Formats: sequence, C-alpha cells, structure tokens
Amino acid sequence: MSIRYIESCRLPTPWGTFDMHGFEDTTSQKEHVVLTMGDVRGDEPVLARIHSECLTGDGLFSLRCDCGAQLQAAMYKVAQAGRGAIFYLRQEGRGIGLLNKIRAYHLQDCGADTVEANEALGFGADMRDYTILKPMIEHLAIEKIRLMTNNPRKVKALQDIGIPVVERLAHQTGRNPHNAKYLETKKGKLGHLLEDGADDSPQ
Ligand SMILES: Nc1nc2c(ncn2[C@@H]2O[C@H](COP(=O)(O)OP(=O)(O)OP(=O)(O)O)[C@@H](O)[C@H]2O)c(=O)[nH]1
Ligand SMILES: [Zn+2]
Repeated sequence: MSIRYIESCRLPTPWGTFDMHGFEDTTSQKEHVVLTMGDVRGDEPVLARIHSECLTGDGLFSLRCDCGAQLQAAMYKVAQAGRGAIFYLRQEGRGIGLLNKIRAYHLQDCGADTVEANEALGFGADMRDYTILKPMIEHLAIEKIRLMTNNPRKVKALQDIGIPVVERLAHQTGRNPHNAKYLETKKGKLGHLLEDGADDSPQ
C-alpha cells in the first residue's frame, strides 16, 4: 500500500462547503477522498466519519442498507460543528467490490444474510483494510479523532495504526423495513453496537 496525495478543492454541498482532498493508492489504483471542514490540524480532537463506498446506498438511494443516511448525517454533523473530517474510502461492498456485492445481494434475495452471502462467495465477512488511513490522517495533520460509528472494528483498526480515538459517537440512522435484517446481522454477527429504536440523525 502506498498513498499519494494529489490535490484539494472546494466542495459546496447542501450542508456547507467542504474542502475535498484527493489521494491515490498507487498499489490498488483506488482513488480516495477526504472531506474536511475548518482547521483539522493539531491537538484538538476532530469529529470524523470513516465511510466505506456504497454506490447503491450513497448514490442510488438504495434502502437495503443505512449508508446514504449515515453519510448525510455525518456531513450535517460536521457542518454543524464547523470542524471535522469525512474519509470516503473506496472499499465498496466491505472490500469485495461492486459486482461481488451484487452477487451477494442476489444470494440475500434468496434468503442468505449479509455474512452468509459473503462467505458463500469465498470472501470473509469484512475484507476492509484501514491501514490506508494512516498516511491520509498524517497528511491532514489530524492528531486525535472523535469517531462517528457503531462499528467497534473501526475504532480498533484506528488504534492499531496509532491514531487515538478519544471518543466513539453512536451513528444510527436510516433504519427502514428493507434494511432491518441487514442491521440485525450487523449487530448479531459483526458486533455493531446498535440499540433498538435509537436514531442519532440530527435532521
Ligand atoms: N458485502 C456486502 N457489503 C455491503 C452490504 N451492504 C452494505 N455493504 C457495504 O458495507 C459498507 C458499509 O460500511 P460503513 O458505512 O462504513 O458501515 P459499517 O462498517 O457497517 O459501520 P458504521 O460506521 O457503524 O456505519 C459499504 O462498503 C457497503 O458497500 C452487503 O450486504 N454485503
Ligand atoms: Zn450501503
């Protein structure tokens, strides 16, 4: 893995104008972006979201998952705080890629849960590699993070690469009848900290 910073630009959104920083993973050829708002450098912990790409949820309004709602909520919360960072990692389908995610969704249409579907295709339940974050975080001079997530693996992964997570902030939103089983499986098999009926959406 080798991450190279490319360029930054302004990104106006419905929640405010972010700075968008582009990085290239020269090993995998994946292109990652980080949206920041305010001055994220230094000792003061930065409100952050590590978001894995979900074309279906983020871009195509799919209700099979909670990704789109979580992304919007994170952008809103960062804008409200006036300072923060959203890491948009190109780890589609928890790292198996879009076409394999479609294969997994097909198996789920036939009754499998999200973990069983990955395993039936020969993948682990979660194939993501968070070590790519370290050079990006260092480039942005972020020293400490307050992480919006329900996924304890993300907290551990950051701590394992030497990034202090001083606080985990629950980030539950976007529950609907189509993603109820998906969220139950996350809780039951992947260890997500999900509370029944909770909604941390700010909108
Ligand atoms: N393989 C697979 N990937 C899925 C499925 N549903 C969503 N995804 C992917 O799961 C990832 C969702 O990641 P995140 O939004 O970071 O969520 P998370 O790891 O569950 O943790 P949170 O921070 O609590 O949201 C994205 O890469 C989606 O494309 C599925 O059924 N199968
Ligand atoms: Zn999704």
